[in-house]
Amino acid sequence: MSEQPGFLSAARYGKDLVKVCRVVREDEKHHVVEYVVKVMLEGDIETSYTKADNASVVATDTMKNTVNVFAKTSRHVLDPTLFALHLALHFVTKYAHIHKAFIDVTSLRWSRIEVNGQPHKWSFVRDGDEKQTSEVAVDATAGKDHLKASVKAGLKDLLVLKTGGSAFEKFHRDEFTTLAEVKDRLFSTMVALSYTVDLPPNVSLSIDNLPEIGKDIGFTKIAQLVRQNTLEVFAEDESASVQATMYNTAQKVLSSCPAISEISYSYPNKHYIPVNLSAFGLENGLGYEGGAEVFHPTADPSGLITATVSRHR
Ligand SMILES: O=c1[nH]c(=O)c2[nH]c(=O)[nH]c2[nH]1
Repeated sequence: MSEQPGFLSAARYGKDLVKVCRVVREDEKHHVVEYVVKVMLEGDIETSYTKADNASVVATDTMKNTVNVFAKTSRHVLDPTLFALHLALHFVTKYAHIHKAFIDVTSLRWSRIEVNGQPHKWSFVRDGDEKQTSEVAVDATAGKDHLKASVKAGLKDLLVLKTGGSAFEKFHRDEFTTLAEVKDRLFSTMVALSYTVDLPPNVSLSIDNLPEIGKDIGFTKIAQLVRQNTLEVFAEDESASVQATMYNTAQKVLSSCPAISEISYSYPNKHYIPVNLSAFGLENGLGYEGGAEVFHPTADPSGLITATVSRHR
């Protein structure tokens, strides 16, 4: 064969969009999770690309089956981050030639329906598009006894709006600027955030130690706290800009969650434009003071503000 012009410089493969729902029945009280799982593997798999040799290929169908089997057998199935960690540890320990596993779990929202003020034992409602996200990477390149993991959790598609406590003033102006300063505007965004969780340094990473790791970290508790902090700062902050509110939010999370070493936010600025009603003799707060009551919600373009805030070492 003639010399090829290129070489394989990266290779990773897996199964995406593995959808699975698990019910755990605790007598009459049921728990349910619905996940969308992505499995990606790296390792000694070059020849499957370069020599058409499938011997090293753990079929993506096998990965899908593994997710389903683990949904049944894993004691961590109700915690999406621990479940992801369990799967990642499985793939790198089960297969000698697989050195890295990347598991993403997106968790769909099923909240208990309240009946007479009480959460129902087995009935749930999809109360919003919000999803929890977990992204776990396990690296076994230093050996199967020296596993390293990176664990990120977060949420996305959480839609929020505030109708007071948001200004945007004193921004840079030049010949391209038309935007007026405003003391009072609507602020709406679709929250996406992702934070890095430091695993306990004194517990070695293994499937057997997952219960201890889970107990030590409390992923569910952290997820609730991050969500609550994010909503509270959004509500309470006297916002000078999306940027400033985002930064304040991240600082609040870092101070309330010691296990988080870094947090990233993405806030699209979903603009609501005050409608000019002057043709109808109606005033609608178009000036600096704001106070508009009728807005046009614009789909596009939207601002997009992102930031990562990392804990001082
Ligand atoms: O909070 C904001 N940040 C910006 O960077 C920006 N740019 C803009 O046009 N409006 C806003 N609002």
